[in-house]
Amino acid sequence: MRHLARLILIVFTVLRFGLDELALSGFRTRRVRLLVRLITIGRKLDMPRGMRLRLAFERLGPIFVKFGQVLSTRRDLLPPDVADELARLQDRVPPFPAKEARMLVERAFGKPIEAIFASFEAEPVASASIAQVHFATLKDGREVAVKVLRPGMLAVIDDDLSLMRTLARWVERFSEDGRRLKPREVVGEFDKYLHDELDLVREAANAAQLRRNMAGLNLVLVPEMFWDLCTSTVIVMERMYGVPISQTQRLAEAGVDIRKLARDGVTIFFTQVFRDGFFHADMHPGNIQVSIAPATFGRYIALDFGIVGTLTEFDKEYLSQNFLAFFRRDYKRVAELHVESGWVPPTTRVDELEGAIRAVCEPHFDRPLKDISLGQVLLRLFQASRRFNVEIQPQLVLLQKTLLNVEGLGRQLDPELDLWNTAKPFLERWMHEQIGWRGFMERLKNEAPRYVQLLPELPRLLHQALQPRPAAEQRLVEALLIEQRRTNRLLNVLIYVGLGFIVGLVGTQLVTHFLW
Ligand SMILES: Nc1ncnc2c1ncn2[C@@H]1O[C@H](COP(=O)(O)OP(=O)(O)OP(=O)(O)O)[C@@H](O)[C@H]1O
Repeated sequence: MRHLARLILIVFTVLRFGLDELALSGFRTRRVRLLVRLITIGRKLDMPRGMRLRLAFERLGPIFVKFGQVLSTRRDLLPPDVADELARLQDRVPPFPAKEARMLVERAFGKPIEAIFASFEAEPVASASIAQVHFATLKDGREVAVKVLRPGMLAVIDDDLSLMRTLARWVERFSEDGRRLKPREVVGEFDKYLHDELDLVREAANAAQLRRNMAGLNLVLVPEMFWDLCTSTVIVMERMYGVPISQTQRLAEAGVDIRKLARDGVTIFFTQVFRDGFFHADMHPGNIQVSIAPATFGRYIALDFGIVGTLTEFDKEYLSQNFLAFFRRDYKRVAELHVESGWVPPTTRVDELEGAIRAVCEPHFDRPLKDISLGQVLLRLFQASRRFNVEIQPQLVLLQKTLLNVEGLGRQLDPELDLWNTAKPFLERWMHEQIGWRGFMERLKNEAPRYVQLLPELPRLLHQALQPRPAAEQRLVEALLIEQRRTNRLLNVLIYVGLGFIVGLVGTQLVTHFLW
């Protein structure tokens, strides 16, 4: 019944906000179309479609709000006006009571809160749909931030997800337009994303990895996780002190070099992408602060590690080669790369793909190189590739979205930021390291432990190779030999019979010739 009531509410909201027109305009079933007309008599749809979708998601609650936020990143699927509107979704929700937060912490650690913390602030710093954050002090005096998962989330999420799957199936079955949006694939991705976010240990582990990766760069601070106090529902980390990046005025007054800050942001991002293949993918301004403490003055502070992207060597190579070819306006190379990497079917005509890529990329060169948005270029490449049956990899979509965020942030800090010149050395260095002597040595170094392991085993492996074959294999070989001998015998008989026949024939001919 609960399920049914929620489903009715969802369908009602979809119709009230006119979303049936957005995704279901291609309804094939006349009866359904008629029913929708009847139910929606008298509704006014004077707001733009994107705004209607955003309001509907807000009405349906936090899980749908999150869904809208994730959907807004799929600019390769959505029209720009809808994606822009969805990106405005805020998932600030009223906090759950401090008493409940304390209880959840006590349940997670199995002891009273006083046994863990010297103090625990009742008022949360922030409260979002998945979790809320409280400041606290440990017994040894260290200041910490405690992130607590909102109670009962798993049940709500699983219910809403199963309804979303049902809706997605309906959309796919009844609407041609809707099918193009790949609703089931999108809900599937969202399901994975939400379940990842619900496990706070994953977030803590992401933070620890990023902290290690960024340690030598001296440009960004990542809070240390207190592993003894990290569970899947509560994590405790070092409390950071910084000024939100959006408060540029305050930062400038404190003496921070804003233009350097903009360049550093790009450097950090490209290091994460092209050196580590592991990047913070939730770079909205709320998650970024800047330190003004003397020891770490001007460094970024990264928060919230629920979403990270990972790239394989293959992805990195694809990206850097494509970017470099793009900036040389070598569209043929871009097209060839797509075919070589197996991204488009091997039967694709390179010249056709080249033409499509040229059409989407060339307009970007209308402006100075420094103003070109790499995020936009990547998006256009995805859009061009889609027409050639390319399935865009989710990690690349995540990267493209983060790239847009980083560029947006950089330009906000410094409208003159030359993104290409900041990014180019990274791509070139990466290519050089991959292709050159250093790349070879690096790969050899990576493989060396495996060789070291294999070498002592070599005599045994050789001996094994020279040993008589195991019984089963031996039997198979014998059976094959018997079969071969049988075939040989048969062949022999056939040859003899054939020869006999020929000899007989020739003999008969000779006898006939001489006797007659
Ligand atoms: N280690 C920390 N030190 C200081 N403040 C923190 C720390 N972690 C989180 N905060 C504060 O709590 C806020 C929310 O944290 P976080 O983004 O991790 O939570 P969230 O529930 O994932 O929120 P959202 O989904 O909106 O990003 C941050 O914007 C910051 O103000």
